[in-house]
Amino acid sequence: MATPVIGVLALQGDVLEHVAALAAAGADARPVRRPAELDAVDGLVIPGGESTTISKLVDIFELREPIDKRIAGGMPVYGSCAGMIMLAAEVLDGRPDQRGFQGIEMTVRRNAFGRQVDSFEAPVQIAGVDGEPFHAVFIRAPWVERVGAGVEVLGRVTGGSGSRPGVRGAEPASSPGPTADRVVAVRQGNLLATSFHPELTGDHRLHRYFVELVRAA
Ligand SMILES: NC(=O)CC[C@H](N)C(=O)O
Repeated sequence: MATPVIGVLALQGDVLEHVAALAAAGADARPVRRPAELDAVDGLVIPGGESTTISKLVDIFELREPIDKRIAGGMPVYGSCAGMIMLAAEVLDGRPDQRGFQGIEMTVRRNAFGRQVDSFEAPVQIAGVDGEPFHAVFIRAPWVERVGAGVEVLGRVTGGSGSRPGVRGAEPASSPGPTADRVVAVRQGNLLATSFHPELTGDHRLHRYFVELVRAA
């Protein structure tokens, strides 16, 4: 495959930022909103935004079955933030009617780090990506509370006294506490997900990682 064609699910959220980052990372990048457009791509990015809204629009735009099928067929997908939620097998603190593609055997907690005002930035080292840690931006981000056997943890954000990951007021009883490390990047086969938004910082290493994943698939 010379230049992989990668779509960005263009229903809501940070669509154009991902298109630009994918183009900078060497892909033929384009928004995808119709089933026929999905047929033409080798890989898909599900952007950050609002997973409950994306879930509704996926049905309105008749993309649920086509995306489920492509995922079952091995199409690489990268989900960022709301996109991570859309890829999770199980969602805690979601809306009862929200439904994702359930491709990654993991449980994510929606809005786990707190509200919009609790947004924060922190360094995150990603396994398989060389160089310095990412300057990771978290906006009403989920974290990963459980991963299945087939899931590779690629990155964690470290809490610690005084750092933003510890600001959450109400820790879930099941979680290890406010200063624990949180899983924020995972991969299962051709599915990749991060709690943070690499498309916002001009660091294209994660998009390059995904472009290579699509090339290899
Ligand atoms: N920046 C984001 O993508 C936030 C995700 C949002 N909290 C959701 O539930 O989908």
